[in-house]
Amino acid sequence: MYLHGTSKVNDNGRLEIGGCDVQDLAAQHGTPLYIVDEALVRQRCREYVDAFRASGLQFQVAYASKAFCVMAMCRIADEEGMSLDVVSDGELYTALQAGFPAHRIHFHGNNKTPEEIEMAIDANIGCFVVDNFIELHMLNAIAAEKGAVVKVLLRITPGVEAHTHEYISTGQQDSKFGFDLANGSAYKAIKEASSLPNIDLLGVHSHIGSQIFEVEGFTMAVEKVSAFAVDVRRELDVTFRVINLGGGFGIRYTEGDTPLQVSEYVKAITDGIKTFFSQAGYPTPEIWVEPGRSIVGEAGTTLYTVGTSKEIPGVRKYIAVDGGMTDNPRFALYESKYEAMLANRATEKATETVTVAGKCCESGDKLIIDLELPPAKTGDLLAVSCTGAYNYAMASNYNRIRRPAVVFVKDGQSDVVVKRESFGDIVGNDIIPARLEKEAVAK
Ligand SMILES: Cc1ncc(COP(=O)(O)O)c(C=O)c1O
Ligand SMILES: N[C@@H](CCCC[NH3+])C(=O)O
Repeated sequence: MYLHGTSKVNDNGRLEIGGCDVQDLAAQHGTPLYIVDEALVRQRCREYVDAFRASGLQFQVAYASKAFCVMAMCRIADEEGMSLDVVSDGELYTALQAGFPAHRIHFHGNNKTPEEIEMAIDANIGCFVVDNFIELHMLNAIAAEKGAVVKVLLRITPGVEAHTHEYISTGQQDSKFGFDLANGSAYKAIKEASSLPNIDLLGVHSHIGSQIFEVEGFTMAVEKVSAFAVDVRRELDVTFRVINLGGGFGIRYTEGDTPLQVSEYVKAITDGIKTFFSQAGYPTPEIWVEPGRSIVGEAGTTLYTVGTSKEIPGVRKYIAVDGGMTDNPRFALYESKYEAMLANRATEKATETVTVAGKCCESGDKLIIDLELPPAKTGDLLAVSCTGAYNYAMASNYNRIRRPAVVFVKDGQSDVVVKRESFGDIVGNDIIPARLEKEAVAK
């Protein structure tokens, strides 16, 4: 397993993260356990902020909180000078509860409810990323009722779509998100938005995909969005003050993944913008990005206890851990690949090939296929790396399994930032209607 950030094998032959021996973490907090290397999260935030500072452009780096949205993470994002992208009232609530400055919150989503819009206007958030015409008019109407003028970016689909490692440039993009550039819907949206009295149109937003390893998709998006900015200025006399190029910067889950340095992505974007806008004689807009996975993904490790195993001669050997698709649904959803190690016997040689299964009542509940490990015994600790993004965030209570705790580790200290769910949490919202109680009594 590749050791990211502060992860290392210590003198006791065990995995250590943030100066904490994972065996101690397991004893203290139980398993499964999400462990977040706080120093690595902060390092990634700084890499973005520093790279933008070096560009000399005005910027905001908004952490896409969908990747991992808990109050402690919002605090760190704030401390590191990030803005925050939220996509629901729940993420907004989390950020506000954490004391995240509302003026640096950007609200996304293709189906914001009137209640969500009201909540965000009342909180005085920094920007709405408007997805469609219905939302645009609803937002204007609600803002008018409240006597507010709201800052807006329009999400456009630039016709650049990242499919894992390649880019397809299409005229018409099949996406549930945003105003299409090619069919004129983005142009119409700019025209309408700039005529609405309670909308302050800052510019546009584009997001081309996720887990992207090259700069080409971003530079293509920069070109398309910039050319659109010039057209709109010439024809509608609307000047973009902000261009948001979304997230999608890739990380190294396994050997085959070849992400670039954060600074390389940022440089490609900012160089593209600088060149284009100076040549066009257009005041260079502020550039925003929204990294999620690349801020937290590599900083997360999930620690499990090995339970049972099953060998099917000539087929495969399964080892089962005390979690699974409930804490990490990404294999079940996308057949995502992960690396792992026996964390309490980290120096022992791998002699077996096993498939790591979870404990859910679902055949597809697997975490890793064909993992090379030393012979794993009941009670061993298995660490799966790169689980910081879209793991806790997408966890479920399937089979009424309680979500694990999350700890931040740093300089030998571990702090629980989310408690392990209790049985009380599991039945907390259940109600037995009085009718059923009576029936039970009558029997
Ligand atoms: C609009 C938007 N912004 C930002 C992100 C964050 O993407 P990533 O986690 O790949 O950086 C996403 C998710 O793909 C997104 O849809
Ligand atoms: N949930 C996805 C990423 C979604 C990106 C959000 N727009 C994943 O786990 O890889």
